[in-house]
Amino acid sequence: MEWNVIDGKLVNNFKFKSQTELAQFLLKVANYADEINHHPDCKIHKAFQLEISLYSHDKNAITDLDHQLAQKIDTLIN
Ligand SMILES: C[C@H](O)[C@H](O)[C@H]1CNC2=NC(N)=NC(=O)C2=N1
Repeated sequence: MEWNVIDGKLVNNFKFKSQTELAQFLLKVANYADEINHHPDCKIHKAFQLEISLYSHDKNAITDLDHQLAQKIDTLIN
């Protein structure tokens, strides 16, 4: 899946085989987000799907940091 700009946020939807697998991925994302102190908005829906939205709250815009976080998240999926 690709990242898309929707309502001023970088958005991607990740699908998993179980909610446990989803949660394991989310924990990796959260660990990295805490490391860099830049955090995604996340929504678990339809049981096994994780929608991640990235934008910089302080700037109310998509910044380089959001693009970097998106790239990192893509590496964590495998
Ligand atoms: C208080 C704390 O440092 C801020 O809220 C940080 C944390 N994580 C953040 N994450 C994002 N995506 N945008 C921010 O502006 C931001 N600010």
